[in-house]
Amino acid sequence: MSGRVLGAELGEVNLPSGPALLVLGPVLLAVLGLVIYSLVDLVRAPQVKYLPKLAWGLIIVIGSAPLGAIAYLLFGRGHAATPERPGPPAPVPAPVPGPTSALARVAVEPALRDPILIETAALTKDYGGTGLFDVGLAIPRGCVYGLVGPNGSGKTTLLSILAGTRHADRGTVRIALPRTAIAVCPDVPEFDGWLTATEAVNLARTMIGMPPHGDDLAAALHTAGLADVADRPVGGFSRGMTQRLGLACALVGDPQLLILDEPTSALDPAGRADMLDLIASMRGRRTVVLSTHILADVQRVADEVGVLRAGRLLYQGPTRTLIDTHLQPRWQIRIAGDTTALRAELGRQPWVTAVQPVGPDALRVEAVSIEAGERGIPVALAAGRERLISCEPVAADLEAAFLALTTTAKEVISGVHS
Ligand SMILES: Nc1ncnc2c1ncn2[C@@H]1O[C@H](COP(=O)(O)OP(=O)(O)OP(=O)(O)O)[C@@H](O)[C@H]1O
Repeated sequence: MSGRVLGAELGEVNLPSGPALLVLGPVLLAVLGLVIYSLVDLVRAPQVKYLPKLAWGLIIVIGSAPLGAIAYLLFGRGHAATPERPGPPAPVPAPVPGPTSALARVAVEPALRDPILIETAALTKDYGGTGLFDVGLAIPRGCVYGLVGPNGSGKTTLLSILAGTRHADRGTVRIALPRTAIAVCPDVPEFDGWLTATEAVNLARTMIGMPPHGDDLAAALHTAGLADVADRPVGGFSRGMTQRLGLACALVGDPQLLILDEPTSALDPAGRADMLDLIASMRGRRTVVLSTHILADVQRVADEVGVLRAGRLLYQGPTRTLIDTHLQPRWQIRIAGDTTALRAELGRQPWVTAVQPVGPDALRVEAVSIEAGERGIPVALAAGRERLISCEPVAADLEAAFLALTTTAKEVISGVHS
């Protein structure tokens, strides 16, 4: 068949050309698409309605396009109604890390019976060489936990991450409490000066979603030692009073976890003692995590301690264990009578590094090691036939233990919660 003849035949069936083709082209394409779509759907459908699949196929293909396809889509498509058996429950999707997955994820959850309230793993905040590095905390529920360390060791950074006010770069934080049960008090809280103390605490109360003017408002002010100045504008408060006001604000919601950054830093000695008594009284009822550089405070109130140096956790565990671990080889010996002969005897011993009187009937003896002292002292007493009244090891205080730890430790030393 020549090209001319083909052209003549096409002309005879009057196929559209020119502008008409431009209009009809998309329509033809749409019809073709509908037919193809219907056929694909028919093939993939597990079941169709009213007719067998083959019959629907013929209708789609042979039925005057696109009516066959439309008829299938309207009537044949879809499963025949068959009773369904209930399947197994849909699995609960695992939580998908959000866009901050590179950052530490702070999970605050109500696992109320978990004995460890706060747990962190590999917590890191790198400001560029300083900050916090690979910190793994384990804070038991109901304890008073003291976070200590030299200036710049990362205490505030760590507390801020626990409080949720700062993001870590890496690591995880798990707090087994609802977020609403956590209260935070910065070292120097700031208030609008025109508010009275009552108004400031009331504001804190409403900010955590509690109705204003509850009974606990006056109680919180009283507990913080501010009952007498409840109606005074806080602009005139001293730093110590402002710190107490911060505590009152933190207490209004009756939190189960109280995070306190340097809670005694602005208080005078009497105020400090009050604050420490208050913190100690919370033991068992709530968990208190406090940071401080006053080691005597920690020794006084904290059952557990975490020691930071240059962003790394050198020790965590019972305060007592830390002190006992750094027990110095030193004893105080009391005898009946004069100590001169015993002092001379001890002074001759190669294991004794120092011996000095501490009163008319007592000596303080330092040895090269605990074992050397424990073996040598009874021998020296026996040699002089002394009548022993008492012989007690002189415990290190937290300050001595802290200094020993922070100047010598290279690795993390854990107490019971490693
Ligand atoms: N926003 C910041 N940007 C850069 N470096 C910071 C930032 N915050 C803290 N640092 C640095 O990180 C280190 C830890 O600071 P952080 O305030 O956590 O320590 P700290 O133990 O609370 O100190 P201090 O006892 O003096 O309050 C310090 O070297 C500090 O300079």
